[in-house]
Amino acid sequence: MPRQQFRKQLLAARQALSTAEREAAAQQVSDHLLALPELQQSTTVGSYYSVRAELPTQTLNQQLQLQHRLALPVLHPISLQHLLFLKVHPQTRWQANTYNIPEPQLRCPDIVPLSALRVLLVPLVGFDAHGNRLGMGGGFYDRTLAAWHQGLLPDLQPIGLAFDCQYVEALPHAPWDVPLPRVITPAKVWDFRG
Ligand SMILES: Nc1nc2c(c(=O)[nH]1)N(C=O)[C@@H](CNc1ccc(C(=O)N[C@@H](CCC(=O)O)C(=O)O)cc1)CN2
Ligand SMILES: Nc1ncnc2c1ncn2[C@@H]1O[C@H](COP(=O)(O)OP(=O)(O)OP(=O)(O)O)[C@@H](O)[C@H]1O
Repeated sequence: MPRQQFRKQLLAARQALSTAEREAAAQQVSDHLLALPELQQSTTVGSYYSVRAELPTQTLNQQLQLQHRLALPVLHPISLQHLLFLKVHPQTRWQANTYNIPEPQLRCPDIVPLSALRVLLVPLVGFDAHGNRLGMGGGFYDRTLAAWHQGLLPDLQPIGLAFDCQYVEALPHAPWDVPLPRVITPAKVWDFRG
């Protein structure tokens, strides 16, 4: 089955969840995440601002902002299809990007380099038994994770967040796809590291 077909099917699966199911899933995923050793001391976490039928991150992000340091993605204004991560603080001003996703207003002092992030929470549409990831199709996270994949960001821990219905046994993958080392769903913490 081609990527686009998987994307359509997996997007439909999560859209079929009720608000209550979504909220319960978010709570379970958040509990798994906050119990990881990486989160036991104050650290810098890159997350995403959930929209539409994505695994909700609002409550989790509030907690991360209070107990850790929270950074969220901003579409790079010059380097197309790349992301910047910006620190979120009480004075953060918000604006909607071209996909209608809220993002912190771009202020240079708020930029957090990827090398300063310990954990990066990655949104996804689907994942498979090898950690292969299907996203929204912009290639944003493949580009973001390329340097990590090459071993240039040894301190960064990417972690996908998903509903259980986003799992499929095998996804088609392209040369630029960066498989995730871990994915957290309500049912379990998937660890794909050898
Ligand atoms: N919450 C969240 N933030 C994120 C992502 C994400 O998946 N979720 N991204 C992950 O990469 C980046 C944004 N990438 C995105 C790429 C496509 C679409 C999207 O809705 N595409 C529509 C077509 C829109 C259009 O082309 O104008 C679609 O596929 O139907 C959304 C976000 C950065 N921020
Ligand atoms: N590291 C890269 N270098 C160059 N091009 C890339 C890279 N990663 C992805 N691309 C391009 O981005 C496009 C979208 O990739 P893909 O369909 O894998 O996105 P995705 O992982 O589903 O989306 P996202 O990461 O934004 O959630 C591809 O057509 C590919 O050409």
